[in-house]
Parts: sequence; structure tokens; C-alpha cells
Amino acid sequence: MERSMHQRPEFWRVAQRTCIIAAAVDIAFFGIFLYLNSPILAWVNVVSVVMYAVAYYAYGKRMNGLGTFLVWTEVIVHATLGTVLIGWDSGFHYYLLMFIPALAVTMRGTAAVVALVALWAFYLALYFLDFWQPPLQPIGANALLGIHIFNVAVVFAMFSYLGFFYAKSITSANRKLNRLASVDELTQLYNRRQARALAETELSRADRTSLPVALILLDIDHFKLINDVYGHDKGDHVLEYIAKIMKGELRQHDIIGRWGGEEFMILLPETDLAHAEYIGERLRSAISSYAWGTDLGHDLQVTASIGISQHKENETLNRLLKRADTALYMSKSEGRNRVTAIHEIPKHLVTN
Ligand SMILES: Nc1nc2c(ncn2[C@@H]2O[C@H](COP(=O)(O)OP(=O)(O)OP(=O)(O)O)[C@@H](O)[C@H]2O)c(=O)[nH]1
Repeated sequence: MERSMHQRPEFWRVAQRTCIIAAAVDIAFFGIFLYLNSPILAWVNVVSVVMYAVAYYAYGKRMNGLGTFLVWTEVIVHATLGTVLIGWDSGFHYYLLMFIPALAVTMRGTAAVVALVALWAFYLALYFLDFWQPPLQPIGANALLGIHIFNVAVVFAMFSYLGFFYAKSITSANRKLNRLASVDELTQLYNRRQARALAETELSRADRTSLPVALILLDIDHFKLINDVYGHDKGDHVLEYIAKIMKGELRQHDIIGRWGGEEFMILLPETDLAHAEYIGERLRSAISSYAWGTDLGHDLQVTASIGISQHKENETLNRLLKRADTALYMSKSEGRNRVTAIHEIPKHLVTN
């Protein structure tokens, strides 16, 4: 069995809603068959409505196996009785085709193939039964045509509903996957891969528009010590909250990414070095002045070191990062909890 599909609540909500549609169709048939003077088929529909009502209740109580058993039994018995009593031309056999997409998503491998072949054999058996055994309770040609058209319409509507449901599920699953692939779970900031991709796009835009772009690297000071003294959970909390502080201090279109464990990358479009330095100072001050309470009865002092560089025309992201990284190194080596913004890497720090 495809377990993930079975565990998805929206799949079962669709199954449950299908019970309402099917019961409504059967209530309509109850009236139609009474009118056509076919009491057996009329009462078959009453039994069907009861089965769908129980299946609806079962799905609501998460007894999905029972719900599915009732629905499938109803469809098979109803299709068989409809064909045997008023003939193949009634179109009740079309409902069996609904099993194809249902089986395809709920079964796998050999079991799915066996079930589909059995369905196909059953479908053909009903067809040939109609040759061998004429309808037991034939109805007039016009009534038969009307029922045929009605059944075709219902099956069309059900397939359309299923089709749209699957399309919607795929879109929402893709959206979730994209989010998982691009967002850091702890901080809800872009992960390194996505931040890099967005930053590269922003740099090529800046090359076209000649507008300034600045890059900030922010690294929490002595983070290992925070983990060691206050615990990993406290460390996680600090990371989460620093992400919140950054989101609060920055603009909507600034790109904020978790670059590594306790390091963040921020790309500031339409921002020059002086302005970025001002923003960096604002971030540094917001982090160091926040009251980081602890279980140990005293406040924790959290600070961050910041390095900033400004993009030069046609420069790659790696070169821009290299300058910001050097600036960050300077902040760390000059005592931490400070902001360094550089236009060029100082000669004594040039490594290549
Ligand atoms: N709680 C927590 N810790 C993390 C996470 N990712 C990385 N770390 C820790 O971050 C610490 C980083 O330590 P270092 O690279 O030595 O840096 P530091 O202690 O901040 O020192 P400086 O950067 O030099 O100020 C390591 O102990 C990692 O285990 C995380 O997601 N959660």
C-alpha cells in the first residue's frame, strides 16, 4: 500500500465527500426507479444510501479501511445488479471505472496489477453476462437511454472532481517541497543554496541597473560557549530569535539567509556601503541590547560580529563574499561585537 497517500487527511476528506455525492445520486435513483416501477432497484438504492452514510461516518472517525470497504462493495454490487436487472445499456458498469484511479494511488506493484486485471476481468464478465442473460427487469428504451446519460454525467463529474483533486495535491506537494528545499527549518530564513541563488540574481540585476548592492556577513560571537554553558536548546533559541530580530530590522526585499551554523548572509539591494554600515550597526546593537533571559537567573550576553562589502560592477558573488568575510574576520580579531565595512581587502590580509 502507498502509505503516504493513505496517511494524507485530504485524501480521506475527498473520499468522505464522494460518499455525499454518491448518496445524493442514489436518492435520485430511488425516485427514478420507483417512477419506472422497478421496486427492487429502488430499494437497492436505499441500501446504497445507508452504506454511504455508514462509510461517511467511518471516514469521519478515521476508520478508513471500513469506509473504503463499504464504498467498494456498494459500487461492485450496484454495478452488477444494475447490469443484471436492466442491462449493460444502463451504464451502471461505468462506476467500476472509478476503481482505476483509486487503485492506482492506493496500491503498488504486483497487488495493483492483480487488482486492475481482476477489475478488467470482472468488467468483461458483466459485459458478456448481458449477452448470455437478458435483463431480468427490462425498462423502456427511452428510460434506459435517460439512465445511461445520467450515469455518464455522474461518472464524468466524479472523474473531474478526482482529476482536480490530484492536480491540487500535486501543486501543494510541490510547493511544500520547494519550501523545504529553500528554507532553513530552524530560523525560517533562506538556506545557503537559496540565499546564494537569490543573491546571484540580485547582483546581475544590479549590473544592469548600476544600483549599489551591499552584502553583510553576521556571525554570533562565542556561540560554542552559549551551547556549552546554556545548552543546545538555548543555542537554537538564540539562532531563532536573531533571525526574528533581523527580519524586524530589515526591509521586505532584503535577502536574509542562514549561511552556516551561526553565520548569516544578508544582501541589501539598492544600498551602498555607508548605509549598509548603518544597518549593520543597527543589527549589532539590537542583538547586544536584547535581554536574553536564562534559567540560571542571570541574563545572557549575546553579541555578533559583522563584516560588510559593496558590490563592484560585474563582480562575482564569491569575490563580494570574500571581502565581507575579510571584514568579518577583522571584526572578530579586533574584539568582536563590532561592524567592519571595507571597500578593499587590506594588503596584509590579501590571500590570493
Ligand atoms: N544550538 C545550535 N548550535 C549550532 C547550530 N549550528 C552550529 N552550532 C554550533 O555553533 C558553534 C560554532 O562554534 P565556533 O565556530 O567555534 O564559533 P564561535 O564559538 O561562535 O566563536 P567565534 O565565531 O570565533 O566568536 C559550534 O559549537 C556548533 O556546534 C545549531 O543549529 N544549533
